[in-house]
Amino acid sequence: MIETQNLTYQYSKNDELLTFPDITLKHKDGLLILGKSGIGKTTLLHLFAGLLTPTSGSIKIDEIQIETLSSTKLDAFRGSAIGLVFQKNRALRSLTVVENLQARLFFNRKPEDMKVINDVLLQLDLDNCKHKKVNELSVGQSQRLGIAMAIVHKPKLILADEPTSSLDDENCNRVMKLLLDQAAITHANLIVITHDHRVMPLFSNVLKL
Ligand SMILES: Nc1ncnc2c1ncn2[C@@H]1O[C@H](COP(=O)(O)OP(=O)(O)OP(=O)(O)O)[C@@H](O)[C@H]1O
Repeated sequence: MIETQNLTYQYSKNDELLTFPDITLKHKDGLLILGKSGIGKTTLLHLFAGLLTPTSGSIKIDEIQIETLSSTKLDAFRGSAIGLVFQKNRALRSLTVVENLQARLFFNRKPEDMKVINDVLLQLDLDNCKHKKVNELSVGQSQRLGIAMAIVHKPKLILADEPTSSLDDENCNRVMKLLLDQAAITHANLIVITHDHRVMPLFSNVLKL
């Protein structure tokens, strides 16, 4: 269960106060957040991820008020409960695909279980390139690695920031299907922010900021 109340954020005193509507998501619910450029979509995603602390208001994820956690506890919570998908993956270029997934589990303080890693590689069609370095991957493989890195530790909440905006229709559908499938497999909530209207029909729950 995810719940926000009276959430606001201000980058600094002279900046506009960004205000967000209250959001409630039940277990496994998905949410698509749309809105024009500059309205605060990425800010909201970063608040959910605990990368920013609200100026006021609260965010509850599975009964934990994340804005009350110390930075050490917040790091641990983020490492275990949150998966972030960016437009471009944040993989370490000097490592292979499989080494990146091992590193992700290590940094998220999860056991480096090769069965878990191999299952994710198979689900995302990356098993045939698992020993390739990141800079040897195709664009599609690289995108799938970004998703693999976000879900390998089985987070309760997957957050995706503009995962499709630079993709053609075929790859847009493919990436969204992978995200929705992975959320279903791991029983996670999936929150996608975008200004890509092609994604709208895939979500029953749409919030326009
Ligand atoms: N680090 C920052 N310091 C100050 N202001 C910021 C910072 N990051 C974003 N902002 C401002 O906060 C507002 C919301 O930005 P945000 O990136 O959340 O919007 P967005 O809806 O994701 O936009 P886009 O669709 O263009 O990515 C904008 O006015 C932006 O200029």
